[in-house]
Amino acid sequence: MAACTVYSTQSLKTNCFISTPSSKTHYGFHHKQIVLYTTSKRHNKRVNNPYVITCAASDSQTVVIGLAADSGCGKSTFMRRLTSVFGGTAEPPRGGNPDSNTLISDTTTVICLDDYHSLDRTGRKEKGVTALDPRANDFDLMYEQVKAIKDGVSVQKPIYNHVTGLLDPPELIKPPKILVIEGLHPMYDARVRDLLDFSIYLDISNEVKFAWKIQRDMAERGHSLESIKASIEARKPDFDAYIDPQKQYADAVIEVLPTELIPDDNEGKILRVRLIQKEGVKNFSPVYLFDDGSTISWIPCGRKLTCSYPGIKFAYGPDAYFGNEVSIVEMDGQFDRLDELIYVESHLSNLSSKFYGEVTQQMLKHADFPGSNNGTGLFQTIVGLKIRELYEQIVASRSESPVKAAKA
Ligand SMILES: Nc1ncnc2c1ncn2[C@@H]1O[C@H](COP(=O)(O)OP(=O)(O)OP(=O)(O)O)[C@@H](O)[C@H]1O
Ligand SMILES: O=C(CO)[C@H](O)[C@H](O)COP(=O)(O)O
Repeated sequence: MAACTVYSTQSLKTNCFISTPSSKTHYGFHHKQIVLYTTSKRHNKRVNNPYVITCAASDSQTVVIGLAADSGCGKSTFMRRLTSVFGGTAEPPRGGNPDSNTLISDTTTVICLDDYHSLDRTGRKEKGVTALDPRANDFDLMYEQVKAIKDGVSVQKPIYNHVTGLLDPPELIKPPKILVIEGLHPMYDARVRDLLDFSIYLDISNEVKFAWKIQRDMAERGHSLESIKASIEARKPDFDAYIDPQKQYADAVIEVLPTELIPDDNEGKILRVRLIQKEGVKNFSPVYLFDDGSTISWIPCGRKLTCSYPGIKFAYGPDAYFGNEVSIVEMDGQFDRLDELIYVESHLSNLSSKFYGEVTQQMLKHADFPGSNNGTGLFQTIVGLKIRELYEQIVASRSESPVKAAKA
C-alpha cells in the first residue's frame, strides 16, 4: 500500500487529493481504489503497483467523537441518547460475538475502548495493574485502527469480553459516518486525541459516582456495600492519574455534583449539573441562556414550571477551565413535569435543534433513561444535538470545498 493520505468527498468521485506531490502524477477513482497515473490521463496508461492505493476511498471521511468517563458514569446512557438523535436504533454487529461491546446504527458506530485492553483479567491480576493503567492498554493499535477507520478503511478490532474477562477473536468494523470511541482513555494518547473531531468528558463527582454504583451494583448486581466501596477506592489512584486529567482536553464536560439547594445534602439524589463548553472549537458554538456572554442566575419555578422542594436553579456565564475560555450552563434540581421543560428550552439559545421543542421531545421520548428529570439528561441531549450539527457542518464544508476540507 502506498504511503499517502487520500481524501475524497461525495461530490468528488472521479478525483481525489493525494499528499504525494508530483507534477507528473494524476489520479482517478476506480472501483473504490485510488489509481495513480504517471502519464496523461487521456491516454489512460496507468502505472501498476505500488501506486494502486487500496486504502481510503469511501465517499466521505468518518467523523470521530471521543467520550471519556470512568466505568458506571453514564456512557451507555449518553450513547443511547446520542444515537436516538440520529434516528434508528443501535445494535451489536449482526451475527457476531454476542459479547461484543460495539453498537451500530445507520449513522453511528460506537466502539468501546475496553477492546484495546492488552492484558486480560488474569493478566492484570498477575501484573498487579488495573484496567485504567495505560500498561494494560494497547494505544498503538488503538491509534492505528481509529486512524484507519477515519480514513475510510475497515479494521479487525479486538474484543475484550466482560463476561469471561478474556480477549476474544476480533470483529470487523467498517467505517461509519460517525465513529464514537467511548471508554476510559479516548483522550489519553496524543495521537488518538488528535484524531477526534469533538470530545466529551463525563465528570461525575465521587459522592454521585458512589450513589450510582450502589444503585446499580448493589440493587441490580447483588454486590455488597463494602465491595463497592473497596472497588472505588482501589481504582481511585489510577483514576486520578490517568482518567481524570483527560477532562482538560475535552471540548465539552458534563460535571455532575451534589445539589447546593439542600444544605449538607448527602443523599446524592438531587444533582447540580454543569455543561462546560470550550470556546473557539471548530463547528461547535456553545449553548447559552438568555443572552450570549452575560452572567445569569435564573429560578424558573413559578407559573410556567412546577417545582417541588428544593426547586430548580439555572446559571450561565463565561469562565476559565484549565486555562481555556469556556461558557458554562448549570442546572441544579430536578423537573417535576418533563413536558414543562419546553419553558426552559425556550430560554436556551444555540441549541442546534431542527425545530422548536426538539430537546423536550427527545427528553420525553427517553423519560425512562436515568437522569431524564435533571441536568444530566438535559445536557446529554443538548450535546447530542451539537454533535449532529458538527457532523452536518463537516460534511457540508467538505462538499462545498473539497480542497479546503482536505487541507484542514
Ligand atoms: N444521569 C443519571 N442519573 C442517575 N443514575 C445514573 C445516571 N446515569 C447513569 N446512572 C446510573 O449509573 C449506572 C451506569 O450507567 P451506564 O450504564 O450508562 O454507565 P457506563 O459508564 O456505560 O457504565 P459501564 O462502563 O460500567 O458499562 C446506571 O445503571 C444508573 O444506575
Ligand atoms: O473500567 C472498566 C471499563 O469498563 C472495566 O473495569 C475494565 O474494562 C475491566 O473490565 P472487567 O472488570 O469486566 O474485567
